[in-house]
Amino acid sequence: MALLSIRDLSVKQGETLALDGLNLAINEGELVALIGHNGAGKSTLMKTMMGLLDFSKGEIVLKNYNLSEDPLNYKRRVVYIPEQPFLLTELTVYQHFQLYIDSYQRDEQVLTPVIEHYLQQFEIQDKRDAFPLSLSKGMRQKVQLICGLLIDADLLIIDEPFIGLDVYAQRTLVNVLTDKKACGQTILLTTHQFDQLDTIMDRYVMLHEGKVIEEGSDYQLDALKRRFD
Ligand SMILES: Nc1ncnc2c1ncn2[C@@H]1O[C@H](COP(=O)(O)OP(=O)(O)OP(=O)(O)O)[C@@H](O)[C@H]1O
Repeated sequence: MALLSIRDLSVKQGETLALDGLNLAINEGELVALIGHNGAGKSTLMKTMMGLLDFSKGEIVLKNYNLSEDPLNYKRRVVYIPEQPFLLTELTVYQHFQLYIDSYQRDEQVLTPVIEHYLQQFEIQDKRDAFPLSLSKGMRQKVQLICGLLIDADLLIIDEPFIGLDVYAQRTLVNVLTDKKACGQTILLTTHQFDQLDTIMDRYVMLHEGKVIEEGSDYQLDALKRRFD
């Protein structure tokens, strides 16, 4: 049985039918890249999976938890890292980590060394007491990433993880995702940067006008890259 099943999902964004009867299944431990041209429906799908957008038709089920029927149990098993960092001006970097840990009911003591590890890895160890307004765009992106990476949820969803990161941070993130995958983490991400995915992706799913139009393995990635060039 798939870890996540999405069946016949339709979502409107304003007057646009952004998702149109979409079906998708993701197995435990898979890293799936959601791809497609601008406006294909990738972000809409991710936001809907997090319960941030209503859907008019279909269902989303993670394990046995149906998003519509049991949103609390569903949502505490999913972590979403948005493309645009969403940080609170009144909280320091470290307080964001504490807020995340608290909201997912994890143990801060257990995660303290993990926070330190990520602060070092992403080279923002001197920013722990800084407020978001004093951070660069890339630094804010790193803070948002660390918040999500701290939580070992059943499903990690990342919207455009590489945008805004320098090459070192991009490489660090690929290493972190590789480690997480080796530990059995299931990951769904969107990207336009296929080169980053060569070593970590199991499968791509291509959206077009709110539908899945193609799926393939990492072996087919080269042909795909040529089509997108
Ligand atoms: N807030 C909104 N109001 C109205 N229409 C929207 C809104 N957000 C998205 N849409 C429309 O929904 C469709 C899907 O957009 P979505 O942002 O999901 O695409 P995407 O695949 O994530 O694109 P990109 O690669 O540019 O991020 C598009 O036709 C878009 O114009």
